[in-house]
Amino acid sequence: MKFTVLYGTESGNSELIAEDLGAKLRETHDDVEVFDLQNFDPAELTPERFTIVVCSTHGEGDLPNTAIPFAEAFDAALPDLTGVRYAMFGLGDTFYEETYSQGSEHIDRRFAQQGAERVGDYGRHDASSWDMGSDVALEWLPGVLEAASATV
Ligand SMILES: Cc1cc2nc3c(=O)[nH]c(=O)nc-3n(C[C@H](O)[C@H](O)[C@H](O)COP(=O)(O)O)c2cc1C
Repeated sequence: MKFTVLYGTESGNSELIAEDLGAKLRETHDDVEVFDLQNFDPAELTPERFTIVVCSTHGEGDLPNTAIPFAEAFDAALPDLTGVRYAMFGLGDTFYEETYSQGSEHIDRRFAQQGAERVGDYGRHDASSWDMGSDVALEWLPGVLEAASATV
């Protein structure tokens, strides 16, 4: 399997997690790319690569800064994502209660609307918890890989 790991961030937490997921995947897979969403063209989403999105929440349940250009480009292009499979890992803080972890859901909704299929559990990290984001994400990853292999 080939992997593209995408992150949307404002203060770097999602980037760290995406880089750690990328490093873990490279232990067992040859072709793993990690991109900031602001440097990634939605037209590059392809069924040939399994996509993992790591995205935080800012404002009031909004996308973080680096995900905004991607969302705008996505809405302008509305790419056909039929056959694209992806996993989502959202960052947030339960301190914000009703907007908890909604940033990543803006990306998830767009992918689903365009026909992509989410695989595995929806990963989440709560900044109010004592857990390190990368620890949570690295525990989440094997379940995603298992689900991805089962549905190839
Ligand atoms: C100004 C600000 C607004 C935030 N708003 C929300 C929010 O509405 N909902 C939420 O779940 N988390 C919110 N957060 C928490 C961040 O999503 C969380 O700290 C995350 O780990 C940041 O990841 P990043 O460094 O990749 O951007 C906010 C954080 C800041 C600083």
